[in-house]
Amino acid sequence: MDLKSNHTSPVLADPAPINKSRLGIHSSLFKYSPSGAVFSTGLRHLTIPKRKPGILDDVRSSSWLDAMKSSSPPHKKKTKDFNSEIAVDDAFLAYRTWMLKYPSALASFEQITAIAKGKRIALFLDYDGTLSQIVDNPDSAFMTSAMRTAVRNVAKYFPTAIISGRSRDKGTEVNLFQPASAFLPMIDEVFRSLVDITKEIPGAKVENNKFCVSVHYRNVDEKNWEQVAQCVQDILKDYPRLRLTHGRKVLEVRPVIDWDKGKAVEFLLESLGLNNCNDVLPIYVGDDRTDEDAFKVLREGNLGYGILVSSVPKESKAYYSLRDPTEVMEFLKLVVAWKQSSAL
Ligand SMILES: O=P(O)(O)OC[C@H]1O[C@H](O[C@H]2O[C@H](CO)[C@@H](O)[C@H](O)[C@H]2O)[C@H](O)[C@@H](O)[C@@H]1O
Repeated sequence: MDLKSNHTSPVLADPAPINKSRLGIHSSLFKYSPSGAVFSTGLRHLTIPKRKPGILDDVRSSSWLDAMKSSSPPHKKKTKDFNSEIAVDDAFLAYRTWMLKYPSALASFEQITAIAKGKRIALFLDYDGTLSQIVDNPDSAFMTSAMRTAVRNVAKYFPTAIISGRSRDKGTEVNLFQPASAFLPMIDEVFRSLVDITKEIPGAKVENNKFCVSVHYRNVDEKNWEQVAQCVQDILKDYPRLRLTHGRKVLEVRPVIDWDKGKAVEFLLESLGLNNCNDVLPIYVGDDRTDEDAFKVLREGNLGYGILVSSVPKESKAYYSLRDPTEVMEFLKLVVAWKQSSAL
């Protein structure tokens, strides 16, 4: 099912493109010759040394575990006793206080549209945790049909792109800027090695996102998180041209290249002829650490606004907040309604 849009709605990834069939997003073809992109050719032949995972000292003494523990809000628990009710009240207050710094994009909608008046909004949307709820199995992270309709509608009125770390189905006809294509064999090799060395860790799941390997520990008992981290660290030691990033209960191994979601936004704005225009207002909605690069580009370039999707207080380069994908959908609907009413 394709989204029909009057605008070009390219799907770009971070750096891997997303799974088209999962999203049902229109894929627009466009060409781009990067001038400043860092490419690497002539990869040496790399083999994974067969060795046992090392001792855990590296991981324990690093900040890996801290980052892993703070990588995603805990699941909501039903509260019954008095103490937990107090804790819930505290959490509520903390969130309300945090919202003074990151006001709700719904409550601030009039302010946003006042700024957008006379401008063209360009929408950039993250996928997991933004358009789809976070779920235990990454293969089951679908948009609801209501969200799909909301995204389709918004793409009718505004240039709209989904920027995701997910990979895209093979065989899809698409012409994308792929700054990490030289890393494909290496990533594939690392994927296979990580599958192999994590296979004994119950709940660990390794996902091949083509340009990045995601090692999920959402379903791993916390007592085994060190083991997951150690596996990833062992692999990284052998691949100096790969680096680690943290996401929501996921460790991601990706190429060391000058490419992130901020660069993706810049690239898309330029490709769509929307850069250097005073009458364009880019809005980026995302929930994860990788989205911070995009928030930063918009904030520091004074270009537009980031909206952080979070149900817990988090430091961010975004300007506004939305609590969860349901609020994201409300926001998308409001933007469409505003556009329709201003066209009357
Ligand atoms: O850039 P995104 O679209 O936000 O993709 C980032 C990663 O999202 C997926 O993992 C996250 O969502 C899963 C499904 O809800 C969840 O189980 C997992 O814990 C989250 O980290 C995806 O599976 C990864 O490959 C993406 O890199």
